[in-house]
Amino acid sequence: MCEPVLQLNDVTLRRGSFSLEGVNLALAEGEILALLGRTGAGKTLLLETAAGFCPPSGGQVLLQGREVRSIPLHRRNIGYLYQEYSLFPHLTAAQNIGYGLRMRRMRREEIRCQVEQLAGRFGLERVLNQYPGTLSGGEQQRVALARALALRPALLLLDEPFAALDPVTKRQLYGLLRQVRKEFGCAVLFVTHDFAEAQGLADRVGVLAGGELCGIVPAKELYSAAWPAPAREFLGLVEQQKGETAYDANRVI
Ligand SMILES: Nc1ncnc2c1ncn2[C@@H]1O[C@H](COP(=O)(O)OP(=O)(O)OP(=O)(O)O)[C@@H](O)[C@H]1O
Repeated sequence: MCEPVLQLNDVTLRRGSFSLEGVNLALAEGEILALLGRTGAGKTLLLETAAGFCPPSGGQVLLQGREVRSIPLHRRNIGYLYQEYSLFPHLTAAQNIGYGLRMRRMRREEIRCQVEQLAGRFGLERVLNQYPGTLSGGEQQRVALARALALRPALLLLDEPFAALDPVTKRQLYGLLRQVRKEFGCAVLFVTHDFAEAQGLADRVGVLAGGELCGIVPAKELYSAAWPAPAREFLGLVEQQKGETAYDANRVI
């Protein structure tokens, strides 16, 4: 079996009074894993730990078999996407997409060629000379994705990346992301509190609740898996009769 792109072994995160204990997961090349959790469940902390931005309080984070924090930042080969896209406002869409390539001192002609290729893949040809402030939310997010993928990362980390988009644009981006992760051969870990997004985009889904990762299941089993109580509560799965559960769509969580 291939080595996982990302592996978390018994990772513990403690910050102030917050703690997330014993997180174990392995992410294979080309796989999309969603982690669901309510606000404050530790989703962003976990992503930042996976990226090696902050040290875990315990356990091990391995990127392609190596302790992530032992790899210099510019060699980590990770794309990180924030909820607010975080494009450089003073650079055009083309310059944003090519930013990492310029940092790698790639030749200007080669950068132009790669940016055009990516723009074609993400349907951005028309807006390449526009600045982020003039782009729609969906366009900004596609530019951010193209920029993150330009360096051909082994791992893409997404922090609630589609939260601000309308449902149609979201579905288009799910499809696009599912296609490109195979083409680019990268693994994707994303966090969200949107159940539909987790099911619409991911191959597998995990739930962070009660200070732990309650399990990881195939996305289609999100509502049928045998979750422990904190995950059932978060998912709005209410007990009907012994051994039987139902999804309560009206429940406020
Ligand atoms: N440096 C820190 N010091 C103390 N507490 C922290 C620190 N960083 C994060 N926390 C706490 O850790 C908890 C988890 O934060 P995190 O940002 O990971 O949540 P989240 O699941 O991403 O939430 P949201 O969905 O609202 O973005 C929060 O209660 C937060 O206040």
